[in-house]
Amino acid sequence: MLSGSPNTLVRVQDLYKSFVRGNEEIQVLKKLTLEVARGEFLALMGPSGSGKTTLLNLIAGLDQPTGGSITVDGEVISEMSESQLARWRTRNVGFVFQFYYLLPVLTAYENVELPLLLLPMSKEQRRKQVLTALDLVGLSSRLTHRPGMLSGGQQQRVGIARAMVTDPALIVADEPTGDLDSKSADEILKLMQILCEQVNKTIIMVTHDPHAAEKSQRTLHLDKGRLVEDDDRTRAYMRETPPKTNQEVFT
Ligand SMILES: Nc1ncnc2c1ncn2[C@@H]1O[C@H](COP(=O)(O)OP(=O)(O)OP(=O)(O)O)[C@@H](O)[C@H]1O
Repeated sequence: MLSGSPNTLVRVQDLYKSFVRGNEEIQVLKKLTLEVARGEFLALMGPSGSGKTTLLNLIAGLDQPTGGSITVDGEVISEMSESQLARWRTRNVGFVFQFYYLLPVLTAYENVELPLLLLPMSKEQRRKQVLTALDLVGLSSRLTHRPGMLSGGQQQRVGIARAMVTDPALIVADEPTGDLDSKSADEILKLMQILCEQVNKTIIMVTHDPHAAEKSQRTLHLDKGRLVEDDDRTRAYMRETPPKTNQEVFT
């Protein structure tokens, strides 16, 4: 049963997702229900093929469920058309990928600026947001560096700045430390903790790495498309976390 707490950012109710492959229908997610609080750092773990990326993509509005509903920040995204979803994603979700997906010919500044080019905004405001985002991830001194001139950890910082630059309430990260050495991975995880704790971002991270999951506030485990654990920490977190409001990072 869902609490309907005002502190909930993401509410997933009775979610089903299946794919058709040839003559076969594959049920990937089966009656999944969960909530994610505003400002929470949540890890999703589970064996390969258990449906983690499928769930992340649905919550981020990259795909539509077969059944059930998904509400993010009060908007029922599971009822949106593809074009509505695309518009919603641009403003409300930041994406962080395992292999960064930075454009090699652009500088760090230009890579971070890209999502803002899709939004109506003055050049001056755009500049302010790009500089703030790069400052938040500690890369103010690398504005003109291209990805090839940066370490893996620094490239992922640029990836996080790009995810942050539109000031989305929700950031989804699919194996964000999967390609990093343990020291760089720790720095990225620390940065994600800070984004949740200090600027109230909500991060959902898919990971295979228990060490990475440990750095989150809560871990949910998927197995064959079902949640196998919604532990006491979940209920305690929802009950005890005081309501938070959206915090504007860029003014
Ligand atoms: N577009 C698609 N078409 C058909 N089947 C798909 C599609 N996307 C995912 N699947 C299937 O759904 C199941 C779950 O995939 P998903 O990528 O969500 O798992 P995962 O837990 O993220 O796995 P991994 O840890 O290996 O990334 C798999 O059996 C996969 O083959």
